[in-house]
Amino acid sequence: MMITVVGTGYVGTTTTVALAMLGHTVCGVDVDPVKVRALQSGSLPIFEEGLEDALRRETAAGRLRFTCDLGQALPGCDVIMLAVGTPPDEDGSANLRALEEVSRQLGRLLQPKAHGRPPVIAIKSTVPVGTGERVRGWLLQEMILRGLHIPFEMASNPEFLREGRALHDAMHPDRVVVGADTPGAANVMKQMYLPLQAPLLLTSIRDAEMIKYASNAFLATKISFMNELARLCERVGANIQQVAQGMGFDARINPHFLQAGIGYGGSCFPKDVQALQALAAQSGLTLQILQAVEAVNASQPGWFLQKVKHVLGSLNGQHITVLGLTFKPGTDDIRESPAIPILKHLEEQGAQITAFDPQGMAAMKQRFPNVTYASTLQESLRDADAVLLLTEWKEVVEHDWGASWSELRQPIVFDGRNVLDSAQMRAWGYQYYGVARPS
Ligand SMILES: NC(=O)C1=CN([C@@H]2O[C@H](COP(=O)(O)OP(=O)(O)OC[C@H]3O[C@@H](n4cnc5c(N)ncnc54)[C@H](O)[C@@H]3O)[C@@H](O)[C@H]2O)C=CC1
Ligand SMILES: O=C(O)[C@H]1O[C@H](OP(=O)(O)OP(=O)(O)OC[C@H]2O[C@@H](n3ccc(=O)[nH]c3=O)[C@H](O)[C@@H]2O)[C@H](O)[C@@H](O)[C@@H]1O
Repeated sequence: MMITVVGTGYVGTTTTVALAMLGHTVCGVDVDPVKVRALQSGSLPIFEEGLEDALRRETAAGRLRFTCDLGQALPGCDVIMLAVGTPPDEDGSANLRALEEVSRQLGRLLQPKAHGRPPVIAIKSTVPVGTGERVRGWLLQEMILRGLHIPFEMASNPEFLREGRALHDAMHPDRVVVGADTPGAANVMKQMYLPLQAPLLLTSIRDAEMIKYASNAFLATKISFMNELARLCERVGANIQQVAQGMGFDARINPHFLQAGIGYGGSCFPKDVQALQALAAQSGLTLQILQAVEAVNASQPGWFLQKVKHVLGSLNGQHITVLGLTFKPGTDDIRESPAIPILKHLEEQGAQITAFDPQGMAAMKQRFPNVTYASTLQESLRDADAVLLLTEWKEVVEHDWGASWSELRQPIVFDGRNVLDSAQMRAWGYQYYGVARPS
């Protein structure tokens, strides 16, 4: 099949590569010429394990190309995937400006196909229920201005990949969701994903749009539930990890997304939890559970910091080492990272901060220029009064903590992700504090 993907950010780039790996001929289109030039020359503007190699392989095999020129990417296309950003507006609702711009452009640029089925326009971006119809409307308005009606069909095809595992998730999805209002569009999308051999759910466009928000909101709910429970566990002397393990054996609960910590971050959970609430508000509803999910998440970094202050007293002048800046390991993305409010608070309290992160330091330096960024983890530990572990990078978890003890001025570690071996850390002489992990 011939496929065009509009928007080559995190999702768009992964989608182009994955579809090329399935044997399709794919063109990625973006308005950002710097991004497009990088992709054309085989380099990724983001850090994502394995994706760059696959990008080069598929480009060399002739299945993948990139352009800024949407008009040039359209002739003969079977599917046009829209993967532009849908960032939050001030009221939390999804901002659809980029999607509207692309839709109107398509309305101006689409040409009748010489043969074969009309193209399917599939929305991959995360969008509120009803957006499929709005996209169709924008396209039709532009066509009417041209005095033409060029046939096309609409579909919704939300994406469920995780950053840090993007290509793996795109190639091995738990499920593919396709919302389509015509059997023809459903069939084209089904054929496109056939080589994946993944479970496929066919729904209406509205259902598919809701499934995406519902999934992210539910995962965020699991995390906030565990974070709130961790606060209680800490008060009553229970271990949240044991509790999570005991809960997770129940197949109805499952063991995933039960890790308490410093709160969820990233470009999606915070924005999607807000966008679903904004959608509800437009329908006159309040989603009380999601309000609580958001509130717990917003206060989790502060709850963690209270523990730090309880042990260290005033932070003024204390040398604090922060390990991990990205919102999760395996990415260079710091969007909505819980490290941001934590660094902000430490700075406000007058702490001297040294940070280390394998991928996130360049981006964080833009926001926190007064933090010292160490070139190695070992260097970051030197003379620290305390260490705050904020992202569970492999480098941090597997660090030789036994040998580093003497580097620190005070061997105090606050493990915001519960990833270090608490008994071993204590045996090595550390004062170790996890999240609801009593000794
Ligand atoms: N980042 C993630 O892990 C996931 C994101 N999503 C959703 O996918 C969508 C895209 O997310 P990301 O890839 O993270 O966004 P992003 O911000 O990384 O990329 C969006 C891209 O669209 C391009 N763009 C904007 N206007 C354009 C136009 N008129 N024509 C062509 N290109 C244009 C931008 O230049 C940018 O490269 C969002 O709705 C997001 O919620 C869904 C699943 C996972
Ligand atoms: O719509 C999206 O963009 C994506 O959002 C999330 O993916 P992502 O944000 O990349 O990363 P996750 O692995 O879900 O982690 C999100 C945040 O939750 C935190 N988390 C995760 C799991 C957990 O048990 N505890 C916890 O605090 C992570 O540290 C991280 O800050 C979803 O997992 C994807 O399915 C979805 O496609």
